[in-house]
Amino acid sequence: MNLIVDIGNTTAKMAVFDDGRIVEVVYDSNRTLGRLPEVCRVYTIEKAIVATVIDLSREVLSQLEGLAAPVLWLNQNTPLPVENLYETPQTLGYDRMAAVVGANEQFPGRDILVIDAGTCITYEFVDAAARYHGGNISPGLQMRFKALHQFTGRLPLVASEGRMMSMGKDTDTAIRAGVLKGIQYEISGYVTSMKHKYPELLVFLTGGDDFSFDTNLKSIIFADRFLVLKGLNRILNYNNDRL
Ligand SMILES: Nc1ncnc2c1ncn2[C@@H]1O[C@H](COP(=O)(O)OP(=O)(O)O)[C@@H](O)[C@H]1O
Ligand SMILES: CC(C)(COP(=O)(O)O)[C@@H](O)C(=O)NCCC(=O)O
Ligand SMILES: [K+]
Repeated sequence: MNLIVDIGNTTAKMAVFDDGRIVEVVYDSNRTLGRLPEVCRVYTIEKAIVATVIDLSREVLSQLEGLAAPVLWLNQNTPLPVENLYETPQTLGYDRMAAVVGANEQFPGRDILVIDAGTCITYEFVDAAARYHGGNISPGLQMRFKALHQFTGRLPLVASEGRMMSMGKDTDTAIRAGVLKGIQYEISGYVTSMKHKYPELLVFLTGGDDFSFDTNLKSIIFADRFLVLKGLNRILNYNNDRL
């Protein structure tokens, strides 16, 4: 079985794949990866891939170095099944590339916009010839609530759950609507403008935060919470003979 480790700015995700099929997904702290030994006890891990967008703590490093199976550390030198046209591969967050690789695997030969709503919201474009052109980085849901609180004198830290309306009627609903509608309009804007340019465009939405969309958008958006994990599994298998 394959062990996939995706370490983001908010959470770490671990997945066990058996021949392309997800057997289990575990959410863990990106500072300790404390559940890794339990995963390795339950499953026979033959090889692993690690993708991280943060500098790993000593604890996480020792957890990963303790793995008995060979580990592929995803970086700018790792061969990929998608052409990388990003001009700074050395600074690219490889969670972004993994999401693209996952989307391209499911829909090869298609132009795809991949949206990953996590700590940040990232927008990636991969074309029908499996070329990753790059994309944009935008503040994520919690980051927007925290920023409004942290960089103003009086705004409270508002939770995403709670009374919601399209135009706020009090401070809480004003902030909640500003953040949630802002993200919804941002995503709709990207989809509409990209669809105009690429009429056959497909859209994937992944990441820990999910949003509701109006119906016509919903019909062209594929939601796949495990897109990055699937992409990392594909990259691991793609590099099988290099391990
Ligand atoms: N168990 C969880 N712990 C932390 N955040 C969570 C959890 N479940 C959902 N979320 C939401 O998802 C976001 C983290 O999503 P994720 O895509 O895992 O982030 P990243 O990959 O940036 O670490 C957080 O901003 C939070 O709103
Ligand atoms: C943009 C990101 C912070 C997203 O990470 P996440 O929200 O998944 O924690 C990450 O992909 C990253 O650190 N990128 C480096 C800069 C770049 O991709 O150009
Ligand atoms: K992510």
